[in-house]
Amino acid sequence: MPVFAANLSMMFNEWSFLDRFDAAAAAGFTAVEYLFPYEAPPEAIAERLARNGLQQALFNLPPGDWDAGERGIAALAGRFDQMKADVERALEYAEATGAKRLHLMAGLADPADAAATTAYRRSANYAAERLADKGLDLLIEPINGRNMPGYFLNDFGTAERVISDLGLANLKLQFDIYHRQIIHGDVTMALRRLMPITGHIQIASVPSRHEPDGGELNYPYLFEEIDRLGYSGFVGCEYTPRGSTRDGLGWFKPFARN
Ligand SMILES: O=C(O)[C@@H](O)C(=O)CO
Ligand SMILES: [Mg+2]
Repeated sequence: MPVFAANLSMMFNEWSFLDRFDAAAAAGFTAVEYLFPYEAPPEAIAERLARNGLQQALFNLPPGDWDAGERGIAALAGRFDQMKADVERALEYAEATGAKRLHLMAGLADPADAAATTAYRRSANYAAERLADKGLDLLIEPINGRNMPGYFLNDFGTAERVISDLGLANLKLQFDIYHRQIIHGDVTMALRRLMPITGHIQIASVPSRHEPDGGELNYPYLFEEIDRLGYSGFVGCEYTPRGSTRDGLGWFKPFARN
C-alpha cells in the first residue's frame, strides 16, 4: 500500500502553515511534504512533526526569489555560490525534520542553452555530493511547461540523462505523475522503466490537478502498479483540492491511519 504524504503547500490551506501538520495527521496522514519550509523556524516544524507522529517526506531547496518569478537557480549561470549557501540552509531544515530527500529546482532557462546546461549539471553534482555526506538523496523533477512556462527541466529524457551521466547513487528522479502525463503520457511504462532511479512520486488528477479520483488517469490502477513495482518511498499528494481539503479525501479513506 503506498505511503501518502500530504503536500502542505497545496492541501489544508484552510489552516496556517504550522497548523496544517495537525490537520493532516487528524485526517489520517502519516507523512507530509511541502515546497518550502523557510518561513517557519526548523524547531517549530520539528515539534509539529513529533507531536503528530508524522514523517517528513520531502521539501525543496530554496528557489531563488520566488516572488520575483524565479523557480530555482540551479541552471542559472552565475548563481553557483548562492546555490551552495542554499544547500546548507536546506540541510539545517533536513536535520531538524528528519527529511531524507530534497528537491533541487532548475530555474527558468532555455534547455538548449549550453551555459544553462553546464550550470545545471554542476549544481546538481555539487548538491548531490554535499547531500551524500549527510545520507540524503537529491531529487530532480521534470515540470510541464503549461504550469511553469520556461522551466529548464521540462522533459523526463533530460532528467534521465543527467542522472545517468552524473552517476551519483543519491541523485534520483522526482516522478510527478501529473507532469509526466502532460509532458509525455505513457505513465505506466515510464514508471516501470524509471523505477530504479525514482526517489519520490507525486500525484494529482489530469488536467485539473485536483484529487486523484477522476480525470484522464486511473489512479487505483497506478497505485497497484506502484506496489507491484516494489516502490517503498512516499507518494506526495500534490494537488489543489476542489473544495475543502477534508471533503475531498474520499479517495484516501482506504489508506488513512485510524
Ligand atoms: O510539481 C511541482 O510543481 C513541485 O513538485 C515543485 O517542486 C515545484 O513547484
Ligand atoms: Mg511535483
